[in-house]
Amino acid sequence: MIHQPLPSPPIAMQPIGFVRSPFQSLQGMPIQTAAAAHAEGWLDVLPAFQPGLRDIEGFEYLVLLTHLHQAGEQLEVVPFMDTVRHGVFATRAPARPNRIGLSIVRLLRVCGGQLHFAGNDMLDGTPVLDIKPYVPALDVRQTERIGWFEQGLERLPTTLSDERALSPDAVAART
Ligand SMILES: C[S@@+](CC[C@H](N)C(=O)[O-])C[C@H]1O[C@@H](n2cnc3c(N)ncnc32)[C@H](O)[C@@H]1O
Repeated sequence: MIHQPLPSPPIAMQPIGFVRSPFQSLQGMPIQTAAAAHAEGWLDVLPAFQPGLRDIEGFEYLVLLTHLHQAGEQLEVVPFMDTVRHGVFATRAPARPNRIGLSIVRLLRVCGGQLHFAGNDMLDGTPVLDIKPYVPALDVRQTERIGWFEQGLERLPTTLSDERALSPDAVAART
């Protein structure tokens, strides 16, 4: 939990929809969509936002910006793919200020307001804040430095989630 005073007023956001997923618990679920091509799910887009889906079926991959609603908020974390502590902004850890997640998913089909996808690292019920089309020409960079992921990525294919990111509220709610 972060207890310092906020430097600016909160920003209110509204989910545009919710993820439906086979994952009901953080324990044992995938940690990144890149390592979970087999895991499917769908996004139920709320009726008020469905006009925004026009032409979305033309894209193979989508970027989902999510609110990782059961995560805590931390500034230093030991990420799933390492055993040492890093500043949260040098990681993709779920417990972070604002709890924003970024999941790139492969769009399988569009059924009305449902977007079915493969590549799933989200809990059932995860609120989605925005959807953007993934466009390699805009989103892919050639890189020479990936920080501690240089070693950490070796763990990606074999690492599953545990409950280290669960917020105290989420722990209390299930007991
Ligand atoms: C490491 S994060 C990565 C998420 C996203 N791909 C990213 O890079 O921002 C994925 C993990 O977040 C956790 N998680 C997924 N959905 C969550 C939710 N709704 N609330 C809290 N934690 C969640 C699970 O532990 C899952 O393995």
